Amino acid sequence: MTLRTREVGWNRGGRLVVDGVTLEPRAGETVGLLGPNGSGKSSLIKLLSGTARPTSGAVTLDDASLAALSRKDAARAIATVTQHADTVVDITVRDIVALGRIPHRGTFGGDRQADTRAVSEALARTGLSDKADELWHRLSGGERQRVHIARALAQEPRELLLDEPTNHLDIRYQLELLQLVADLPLTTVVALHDLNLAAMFCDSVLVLKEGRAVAGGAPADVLTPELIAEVYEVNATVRTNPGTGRPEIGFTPGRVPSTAAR
Ligand SMILES: Nc1ncnc2c1ncn2[C@@H]1O[C@H](COP(=O)(O)OP(=O)(O)OP(=O)(O)O)[C@@H](O)[C@H]1O
Repeated sequence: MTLRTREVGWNRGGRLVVDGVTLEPRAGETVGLLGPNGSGKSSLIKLLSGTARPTSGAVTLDDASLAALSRKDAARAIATVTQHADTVVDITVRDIVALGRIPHRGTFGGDRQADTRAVSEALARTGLSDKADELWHRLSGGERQRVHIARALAQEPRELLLDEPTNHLDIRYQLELLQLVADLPLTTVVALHDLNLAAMFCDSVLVLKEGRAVAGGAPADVLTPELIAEVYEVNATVRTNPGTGRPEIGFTPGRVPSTAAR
């Protein structure tokens, strides 16, 4: 059992930006959320994280409505890294990562040793142990992105929601970060623009178009040239990468109108 949506919809500013989406990840799997700009990926992540309430359908955690959980209980189970996460200046990396421990604090503080251990582990997993005492505003964009991931890991959640976590990362860190995410024993939903990264690291993908789920399943089954043409209106070729056994997508210039527009 895990975090799920059933026929979930969100009317945002008078428009249905998420329209009847069902997402049922298996425990521990990494699900890629794909789709063009404005297709509803971030909106669906907001619904899954509980920061927004659906106007129809349900978001559930272990079959109970997410809306019925306290903020603290939800925060113990679900960690989110959003696209525009930013933080005040003059604070160290370690202090930011320690913010992930807040949901674990009780009225009389919490387990200090567990906090220290969780923060150290999160820093090590994201390759930031050497940067722990540096100031946030001195970090590069990519390092900041990793600090946000470390904060989410320090939270020790069961469910991890990531909105474009590879933004600002160079190719080495893109690969390392998604490998790290794929190896975590957490159920992860990750919004991605890069179809090759999704194909390489996700157990399954859900493709959104105009708020609706148009395809879902294993990357090799879903990421076909036809689907990519239909959803992104581009020419793609797909082959199997001999090294990974995963689909590898190439593109040729020129736009393909979707069948809906033809
Ligand atoms: N604050 C808002 N109020 C009303 N509508 C919004 C708001 N933010 C986004 N939208 C609309 O919701 C729709 C879905 O946006 P969303 O950000 O979820 O898509 P996305 O797939 O994450 O896009 P991108 O890939 O560009 O990040 C878009 O049409 C967008 O214009």
